[in-house]
Amino acid sequence: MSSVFFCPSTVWPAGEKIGFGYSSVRGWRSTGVGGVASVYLRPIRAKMAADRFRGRSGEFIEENGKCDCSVTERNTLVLSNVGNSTNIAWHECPVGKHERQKLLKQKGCVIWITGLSGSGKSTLACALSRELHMLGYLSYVLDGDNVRHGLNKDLGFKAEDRSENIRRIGEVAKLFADAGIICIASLISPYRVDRDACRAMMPYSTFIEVFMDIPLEICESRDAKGLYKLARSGKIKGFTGIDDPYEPPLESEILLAPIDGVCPSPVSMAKQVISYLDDKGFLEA
Ligand SMILES: Nc1ncnc2c1ncn2[C@@H]1O[C@H](COP(=O)(O)OS(=O)(=O)O)[C@@H](OP(=O)(O)O)[C@H]1O
Ligand SMILES: Nc1ncnc2c1ncn2[C@@H]1O[C@H](COP(=O)(O)OP(=O)(O)O)[C@@H](O)[C@H]1O
Repeated sequence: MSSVFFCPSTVWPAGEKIGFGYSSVRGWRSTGVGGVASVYLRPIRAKMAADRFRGRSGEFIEENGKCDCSVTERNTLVLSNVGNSTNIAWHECPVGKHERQKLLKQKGCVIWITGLSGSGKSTLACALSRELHMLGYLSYVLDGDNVRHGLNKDLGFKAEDRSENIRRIGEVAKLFADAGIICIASLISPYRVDRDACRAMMPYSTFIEVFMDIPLEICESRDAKGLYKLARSGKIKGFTGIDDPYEPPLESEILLAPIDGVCPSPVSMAKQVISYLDDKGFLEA
C-alpha cells in the first residue's frame, strides 16, 4: 500500500516548485520537481506553509522576544526573522519526532540535573545512562564540563557566560529530545531564570528537572577536583556556592537528597529517575 504525501522545500530547491513522492514499505521516492504537480499542488502547499507559520510563530516570539515575525509569502515559501537571522524558513521533514520515537520505542525528553559542584551530577548522569542502556533505551549525556571542551569553550564563569552555556545546552538538549533520545543534561546551571528558560523551550512536560539537593558541606568535603579548596583560598573567584550564587529549583520534578545524612547510591538515584520516566510514559512510544 502506498500513500501520497507532500514534501516541502527541504529536499527541493526553495522557490516555485513542489515535488511529491509516495511512501511504500521501504520508504519513499521523489517523482521529481514541479511540472504539472506544482501547478495543482500550489494551493495545498500554501495552506501547509500557513499552518506551519501559525504553528511556529508563537515559539519564535517566546524564544527571544525579538522576532518581528514579518512574513514574506513568495510562491508560498514562508520567510521570517528570528533574532538576528533574517529571511529564514522552517523546513519540515517527512520523518518526524513521532516516527523516530516509534522506531526507538521511547519518548524523547530532557533530564536536567542541576546542583552544586561535587553534588554528584556527572555520577548520576553516567549511572542513569548506563541503567537505561541496559534496559534497552537510548540516552545521551550532555555534561557541562564536557561541552565546555568544545561547543562552549569560548565561555567562562561570569554570569552572562553561564547563562549562555545553559541556553546553548538547552537548545542542543531540545534537538536530542526531538530526535527521540532521552537527553541527560548535567550542569550546575545555578540561575533559576536560565533553567526556566530551557524548560520553556521544550514541549510540555518533556523537561524533567532533577535537583541534587546535597548540602554544600558534603560537596565541599568531597572536593573531587580540589576546586573548593582553591575557591576558599581565593585562588578561584566566583565559585558557585562560595562566592557565586546557586538558586535551588522551587518545583523540580525530582529531588534527590541525603537520607539521615547519607546519600543514596548513584544507582538507586538512577532507578528513582527511571521509575519517574516509566510512570510518565517516556519508556514507550
Ligand atoms: N567558578 C566556577 N564555578 C563553578 N564551577 C567551576 C568554576 N570554575 C570551574 N568550574 C568547573 O566547571 C564545572 C561547571 O561547569 P558548568 O558548565 O556545569 O557550570 S555552569 O552551569 O555554567 O555554572 C564544574 O564541574 P562540576 O564540579 O562537575 O559541577 C567545575 O569543575
Ligand atoms: N551518590 C553518591 N554517594 C557518594 N559519593 C558520590 C555520590 N555521587 C557522586 N559521589 C562522589 O562525589 C564526587 C563528585 O561527584 P560528581 O559526579 O563529579 O559531581 P558533580 O558532577 O556534581 O561535580 C565524586 O568523587 C563522586 O564519586
